[in-house]
Amino acid sequence: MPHDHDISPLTRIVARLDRAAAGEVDLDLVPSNFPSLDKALGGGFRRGDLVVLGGDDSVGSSALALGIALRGAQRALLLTSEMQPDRVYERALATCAKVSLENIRLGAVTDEERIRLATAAVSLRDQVPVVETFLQGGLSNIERAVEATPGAGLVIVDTLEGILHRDHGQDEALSYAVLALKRLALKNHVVVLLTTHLPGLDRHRPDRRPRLTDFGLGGTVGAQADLVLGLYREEMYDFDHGVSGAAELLILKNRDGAKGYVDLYFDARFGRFEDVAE
Ligand SMILES: Nc1ncnc2c1ncn2[C@@H]1O[C@H](COP(=O)(O)OP(=O)(O)OP(=O)(O)O)[C@@H](O)[C@H]1O
Repeated sequence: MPHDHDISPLTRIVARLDRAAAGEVDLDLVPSNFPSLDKALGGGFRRGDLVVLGGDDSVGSSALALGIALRGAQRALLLTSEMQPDRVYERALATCAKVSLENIRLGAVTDEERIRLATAAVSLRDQVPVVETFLQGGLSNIERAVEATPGAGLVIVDTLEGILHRDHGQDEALSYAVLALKRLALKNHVVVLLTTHLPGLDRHRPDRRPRLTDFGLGGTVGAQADLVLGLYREEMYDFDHGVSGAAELLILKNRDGAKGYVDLYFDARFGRFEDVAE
């Protein structure tokens, strides 16, 4: 049987289909392991893709990105401008053990919670992402960190605004950062999941679900990203009618497939997203 590098690119695609039919893992895919999302994406994210995840402030973009990293079969690299690594690890434990972050910080956990935390710490040992903090202007830090972590299939960059503020007149530099991250995904054959705020979101419009135009930057995100996801939680705006915990992940752009949405549930006590279909 010939090795993949001995055959033409077209034959390689057919061979990949044969392997998928035989139940083998597709190494080009990086599943989110949120079943509804993976189903909508034809199996998961694809290596070489830039995925942009945006939502209103505090909607839970960082929490969802962390949730994807923690569910993943392979170790992820999480680059954050917002927190020290230990804060991310605390969140990871809170999310997985279903223990309140506040209680962990206060050291006020019950014996039962202590056991759950210890169990989560062991079960996450091989899954917890490599976490590094990057500073403003840190595009080169990001590139270095990715090159220094060759095993990571998923690289989370949290947030775009951590690379550069969205100050007036910065659009060109921010657009360049988005383009550079797309190149990074291609060059290193990884998925880059970039979180961002939505400068164009009008909180007074009747439907605050994110739209592609809310990402700003003159359409750069829509043009460069392979997949654009918008996170929406109605309860943030409509306390009386918003169903508690209900979250929608909108597929606003999908280079390889259909647009649509998946239903998620957000448990704010633990910063934990669940797939409603599970
Ligand atoms: N492990 C956790 N336990 C409790 N609350 C959490 C946890 N993780 C996140 N949260 C809370 O969930 C909300 C969403 O947090 P997250 O950091 O994901 O927001 P975000 O969308 O990335 O927003 P921003 O970038 O504006 O901070 C916040 O109110 C945060 O305090």
